[in-house]
Amino acid sequence: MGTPEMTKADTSAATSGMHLPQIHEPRNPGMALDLDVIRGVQANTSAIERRCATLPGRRSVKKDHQAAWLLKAITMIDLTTLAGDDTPGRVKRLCAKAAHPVRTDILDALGMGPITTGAVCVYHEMVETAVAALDGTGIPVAAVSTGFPAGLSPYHLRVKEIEESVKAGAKEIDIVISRRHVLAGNWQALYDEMREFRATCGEAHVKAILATGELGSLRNVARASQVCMMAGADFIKTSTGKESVNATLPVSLVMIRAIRDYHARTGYRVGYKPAGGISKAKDALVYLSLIKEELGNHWLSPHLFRFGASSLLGDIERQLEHHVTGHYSAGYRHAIG
Ligand SMILES: O=C[C@H](O)COP(=O)(O)O
Repeated sequence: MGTPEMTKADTSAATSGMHLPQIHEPRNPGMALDLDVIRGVQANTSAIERRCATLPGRRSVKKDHQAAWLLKAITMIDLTTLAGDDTPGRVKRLCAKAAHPVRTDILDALGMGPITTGAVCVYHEMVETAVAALDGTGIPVAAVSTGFPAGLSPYHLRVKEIEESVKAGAKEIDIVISRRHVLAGNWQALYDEMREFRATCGEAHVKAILATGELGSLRNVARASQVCMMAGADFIKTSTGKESVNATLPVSLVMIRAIRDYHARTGYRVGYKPAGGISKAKDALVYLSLIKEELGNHWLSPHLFRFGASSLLGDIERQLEHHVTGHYSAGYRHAIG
């Protein structure tokens, strides 16, 4: 399993904060839309692709260091179920898994205390069930919203949906943007929409899903990232998981660098959530190394980084079990997560 540039010092930095209370980052308040900045945004596709091609095959983290990074990755998963056949029973099982994502004997063997996932992510109809199931765990519920996944329901209903999910107890709202505003270069409309979504969320944190696979170019991804951050997004997120192309490394590099630029200009740290199709432990390690290299260790924390994933946890569990016992368990033993 290969990841670049993760040292022993990084591993201890990664694990040392695992049980500390959530760091309170000042929320990104947003700013006025600055069209000069948006027009100036470029993305050099071939340079981006070259950089990403070097990532997976480089230096590895091994053994205990790898296990520590995988445990860290678990704390940053938004454990997700977004299926038409979701039931309260499935959501309750998912919540139980979020509260106890790794078997105690494996944690004991690794010298770790209890950990949890970063959040549980569901459709609005399942928010109340998830909130009740997670009561007392400290794990927030994230609701996908605003006509997820296409974002094409009537505008007032999209705003209403946010209100309802917040009322039902969601602490995080994953909104989908109107892709057509990006494709038409209508940055003001994208900004206004995002601004209202953010205001409607109130205290709940808002993740802006760009649906990057439908934005046409990396430059559009970079521009949409900037507009959403200017409008006050707490996180920018790649995908719904329902597009034909979801999270990729090139898109991630573009969004991560947009976050870095925004931080340099405003002093505010915006979080990043790659989502859709991330199902292997080795891929998770590559994402973590990309964050570390481009944004620094500060971002390697659930308040600034999440994986949106429905099946990543299962593979991480298998890798941890192998690390501890020397054997791989069958995939069906990790049906949830
Ligand atoms: O936001 C989360 C995604 O919908 C999860 O996608 P996935 O099922 O491919 O892991």
